[in-house]
Amino acid sequence: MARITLSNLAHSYFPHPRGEEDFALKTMDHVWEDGDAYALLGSSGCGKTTLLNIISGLRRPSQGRVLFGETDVTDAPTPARNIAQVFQFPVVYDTMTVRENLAFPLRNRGMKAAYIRARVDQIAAMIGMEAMLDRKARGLTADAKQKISLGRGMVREDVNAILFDEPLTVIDPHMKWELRTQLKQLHREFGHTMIYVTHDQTEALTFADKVVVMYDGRVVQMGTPEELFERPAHTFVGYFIGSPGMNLFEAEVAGPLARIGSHSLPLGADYGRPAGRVQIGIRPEFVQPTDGPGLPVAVTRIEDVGRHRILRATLEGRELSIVLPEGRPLPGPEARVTFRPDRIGVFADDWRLAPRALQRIA
Ligand SMILES: Nc1ncnc2c1ncn2[C@@H]1O[C@H](COP(=O)(O)OP(=O)(O)OP(=O)(O)O)[C@@H](O)[C@H]1O
Repeated sequence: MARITLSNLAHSYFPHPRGEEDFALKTMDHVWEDGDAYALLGSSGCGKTTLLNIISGLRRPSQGRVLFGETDVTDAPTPARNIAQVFQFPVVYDTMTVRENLAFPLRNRGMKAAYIRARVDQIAAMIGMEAMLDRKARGLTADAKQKISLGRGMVREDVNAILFDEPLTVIDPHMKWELRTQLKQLHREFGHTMIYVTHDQTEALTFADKVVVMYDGRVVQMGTPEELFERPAHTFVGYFIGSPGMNLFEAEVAGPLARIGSHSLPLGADYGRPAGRVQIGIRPEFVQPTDGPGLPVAVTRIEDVGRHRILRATLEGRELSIVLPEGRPLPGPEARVTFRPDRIGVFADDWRLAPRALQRIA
């Protein structure tokens, strides 16, 4: 197992990139700690697969280095990196039985037959395929074949890291949750460094200790699910994480006050006079209807989602979501709301500002 360091790394698919916009990955420095489970999350085209392929050695970065522990592996081919990979679609040997497929990586490394048998039984139990071990892979459903791919990815105990690229895409929704739980269990047991690419926040938040959020070729935040929820470093994290995502409004900020259109509201701290495109962000959980003074909103829709209700409203013509806890009375169509001051984030050119010092938190 190994810590993975990306040093001054960037990648362009163009042979002669003319500027930043030609880079699928913008310059980055990141350390992925040994033994942690990471989810690499972001919308389509943000660079997740490019980054994963650079870590696995399928692609050479056009700039910078990749280190496994202290060893520079930038120019090492995939087989020399001692990693396991699971892709979006199954990669299995049709003419082999399920047992032979699962045993393949262990046989290749010359492990003893008794160890292989015991380890394959353990992995088969994990992916729920004990009853199928002697069947040929040919003729199995895509779902079953992908479970074999997952099992094969996890069968070796001595890998530097296990990389998953959207591995549950073809898996039945009921089984998804179970497999994710199993992966987490396996991580607890064996402590492999795992990197799991997904564009699904539920998958990312339930699987990972740390979520790495990518946007437009950059890692905009690496943090625990709680950190991403509580202190998004970038407006994309605020909007992408959470259901519904963070409410964002263009605002004028002066010291401890923000102004949205003709309305003024207190911030939890003094932000000075930030330059650039200034926005304030508040999660729907911290916007609440009030009978007292507050911001006037027009409620347009109410969605009952079980434990709470989501109110869709407009404030100064901009959309606003409100999460109304169970048991709280519904407001009328013309309501007033408050934003909890200590839960308001201030962003300049999309990056969160720290109070007073006005530093970027990256
Ligand atoms: N082989 C390639 N040649 C040229 N451009 C590429 C190549 N592969 C990816 N790109 C571009 O690089 C950018 C990042 O793509 P990448 O596949 O890494 O994103 P992603 O986040 O994994 O997206 P998805 O979730 O759709 O797979 C995109 O603009 C994409 O069009």
